[in-house]
Formats: sequence, structure tokens, C-alpha cells
Amino acid sequence: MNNSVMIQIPGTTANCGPGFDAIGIACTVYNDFELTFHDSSRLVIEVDGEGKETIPTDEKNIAYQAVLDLLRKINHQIPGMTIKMFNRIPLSRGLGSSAAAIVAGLVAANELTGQSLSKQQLLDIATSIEGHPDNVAPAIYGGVTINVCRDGATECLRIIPPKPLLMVVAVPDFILSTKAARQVLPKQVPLQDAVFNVSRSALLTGAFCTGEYRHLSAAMDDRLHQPYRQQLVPGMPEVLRAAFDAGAFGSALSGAGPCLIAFCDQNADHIGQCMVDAFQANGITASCMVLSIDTDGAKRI
Ligand SMILES: Nc1ncnc2c1ncn2[C@@H]1O[C@H](COP(=O)(O)OP(=O)(O)OP(=O)(O)O)[C@@H](O)[C@H]1O
Ligand SMILES: N[C@@H](CCO)C(=O)O
Repeated sequence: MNNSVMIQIPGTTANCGPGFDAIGIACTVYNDFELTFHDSSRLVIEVDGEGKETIPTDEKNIAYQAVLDLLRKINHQIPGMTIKMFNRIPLSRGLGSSAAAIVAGLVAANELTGQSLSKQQLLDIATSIEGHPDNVAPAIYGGVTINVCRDGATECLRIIPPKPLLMVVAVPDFILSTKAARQVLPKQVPLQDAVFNVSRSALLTGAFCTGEYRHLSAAMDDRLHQPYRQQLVPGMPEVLRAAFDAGAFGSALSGAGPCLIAFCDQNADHIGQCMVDAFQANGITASCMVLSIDTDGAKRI
């Protein structure tokens, strides 16, 4: 049994507008995660990069918790361990940092214990920890994933779009926890809003499958979560509009926010600058990342 493993895990953008808790995409921004089992009973966690000042380095760390969950699942003894992480995925911004941490812990522990669990089993465990599948599924499989929870398991269809797609992410300089962004959502929605999202989600999936990205303008519209979350992200309508005016196919809140994401196939830097400027005009400092679709998901490096 090897006692050390290094995993690379992608960030993810969930929802893409209408696909609330169902659609997610793996993005080309990565965390590195090293797990070492050793004979002593000590736990050592070292964090570098994003979250260096805030991520817990004790038993409360969610990546460590995921390692424990996997070891218990396969009835493996709990050894002492050292976790070293280098994070590039911004924290609490809507790019799946918590999903990346959970998937990193599960995949690393599975690798170190003989890969006894399949990706499907890892997905089911990750979904139960995260509470929804739309970030953990693309973090595991890569690509665009359509995810359905059914009878305690997560069914995942992975799509690799036939034409290149760029994702321009405007990253504002404030954090918003997923928990807080879910608390503003209503428990019930009008039937016409549900119908609105069903049609857009179907169109979105079709656009990804065919590469007919001109449909993304309509397909990224949403009535289930964005109208309620808009109050939490100053300038959100203006930034989304700025992306569209600069030539993006469509734009949306990334995950639970506060990042805003635009899809395009050219002029990404210009679109990003227009989004950053629109945030600035609303009193928010932001930076921009231009990403594409990661097709591998979490993997050993
Ligand atoms: N590498 C990490 N190791 C341990 N914990 C982490 C790590 N990255 C993030 N976390 C935990 O996850 C929390 C952020 O999760 P949250 O769901 O609020 O946001 P997110 O996953 O970045 O965004 P979203 O779910 O909208 O994509 C952090 O406050 C931290 O506690
Ligand atoms: N679907 C989730 C993604 C963020 O984790 C949400 O919007 O709350």
C-alpha cells in the first residue's frame, strides 16, 4: 500500500442559470491535495494559497472529514495522517471550493486504500456530504454534468460539448457562503416559474450537447434562485448585462455566488473587463478569471 498520494481537483460552476442543484461544469482552476498516512496518531493539516488564513487545520476540516467518511465506509482503520493542500479555487465565491475539498479527501483516501470504491460510489458519498450533486459530480467526472438524485443515489450524465466554450468569471472581493445564499430562497415557487426553468434547463442541455451556443442567452435565464439572491450581490443585473453587451452568449450567477459567470467563444478578456468595470460602478472591487471546461475531473498527479 502506497502511503502518500497527490490529487488535482477542479473548481466547478453550478446551476448555469436554470439548472439549480442539477447542472454543473468542471473548470480549469485546480487545487492540489496531498494525503499521507503514517504510523503516529498525529493529524497535521497545512494550507497554502486560497483560504490559508481561514480554513480549519484540525478535525473540523471538511477534507479531513471526507477522508474519515471513506475510511469508515470501507472499515479501514484510521491512521495518523498529514494533509497538505495548495488552493487556487477562491473560497465561498461560487466556484465549488467545498465540493473540491470533499472530493479531494474521498479520492485521495480511496487511492491510498486500493481504490475499492467506484466513481459512482464516491459520487454518492460526496453528494450526501455536500447536500446537492451539482458541484461534486463535475469535480469527480469533469465535463458538463447533468445530475439527478434518485432513491438515495446520484445519477450523473457527463457531456463534453462538441465546440470550445470559454467561461469568464468575475470574482468580487467579498465572500458569500452557500448556506447564507440558500436561506434567502423560498420553500415554494409558482408553477409558471417552475415551467420557465424546466424549458430553459432543457434548452441549456441541448445547447451543450450540440454546441449551438446562440441559445445560451435564453437558456441561462432563471426564476428559481437568481431573483432571490440578487439582493446579496450588488450590481448583479448590471454585470450580467455588461457581459451580454460585450458579446457573451449568456451569463448567470456561478453556483450560489457571488461570482458571476459569462459563456463565450472569443473576446473573453474584453468581456471580463466589462464585467469587472460594471462591478466597480456598483462599488465592488472584482477580478476576472478566464477558464475553459476541464474534462478529467479529480485525478492523481
Ligand atoms: N480546501 C478546503 N479545505 C477545507 N475546507 C474548505 C476548503 N475549501 C473550502 N472549504 C470550506 O468550505 C467553505 C465554503 O463552502 P461554500 O459552500 O460556502 O462555498 P463554495 O463551495 O466555495 O461555493 P459554491 O458551493 O457556491 O460553489 C469554506 O468556508 C471552508 O470552510
Ligand atoms: N446548487 C447550489 C450550488 C452551490 O453550492 C446552490 O445554488 O445553492
